[in-house]
Amino acid sequence: MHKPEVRVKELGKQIKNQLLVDDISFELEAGHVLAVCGGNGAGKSTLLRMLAGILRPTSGEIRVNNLRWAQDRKRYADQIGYMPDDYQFSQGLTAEETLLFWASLRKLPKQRVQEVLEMVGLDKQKHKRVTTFSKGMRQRILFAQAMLAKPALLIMDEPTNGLDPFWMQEFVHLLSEIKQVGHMVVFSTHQLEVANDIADQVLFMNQGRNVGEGTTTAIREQYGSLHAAFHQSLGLK
Ligand SMILES: Nc1ncnc2c1ncn2[C@@H]1O[C@H](COP(=O)(O)OP(=O)(O)OP(=O)(O)O)[C@@H](O)[C@H]1O
Repeated sequence: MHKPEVRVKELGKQIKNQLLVDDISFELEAGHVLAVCGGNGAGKSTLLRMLAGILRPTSGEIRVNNLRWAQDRKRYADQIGYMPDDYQFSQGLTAEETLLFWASLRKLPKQRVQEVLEMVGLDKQKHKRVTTFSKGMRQRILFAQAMLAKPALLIMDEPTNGLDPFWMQEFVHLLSEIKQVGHMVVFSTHQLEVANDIADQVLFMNQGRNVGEGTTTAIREQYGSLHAAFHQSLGLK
């Protein structure tokens, strides 16, 4: 058993008197993928934004490779790649210019932009404006952006929204390569089949809480499928 590199303990986020995330704990080892599954408003994005260090928890603790955001923001942030569920791209910038801008913020070499453009299959469209891109192409740019710095922990909010079947397959393939070199991944999804294809572990959320968790292998053995387990966790037949 490897040592867990991500440790989330009793994490909570309260805004006014609403608990958006309530007492979430999990651990993740190097090279493992966690899918956070749940319906609309379950608290998935809030959890992911806290992991990414862009939203401050009101309780609990997050450690990534033993670094805590509150203690060492710069080193914590250097380990994270974050793909938001939506993004307002700058008008007028091409795909390449957009990625060059993000790379410059992290002081990364230009060559890395070319590598990630090829990784997401947008090399030929790199001179097109991102605002003219389809939803799936914008998702691929956001994925490329998150991978720019080869982060120890890749956090993705609904990464497969808008991907066509070909890119869905490619995405599964890319994530398996990312895993093999020891990166960790936490992603949210409504689509349990995506979790089934990619994840080693799942966390089911409802109303901010953990309503079920485990390795995908153990869940499939116990319930037959992730769908059956998820329905049961919500108290549905
Ligand atoms: N800044 C905020 N202030 C108050 N309530 C918020 C805020 N952000 C989110 N919420 C509420 O917190 C709950 C969880 O939202 P969140 O976006 O984390 O859910 P989600 O699981 O990602 O949903 P979806 O799948 O629809 O994106 C929702 O009820 C939402 O309305």
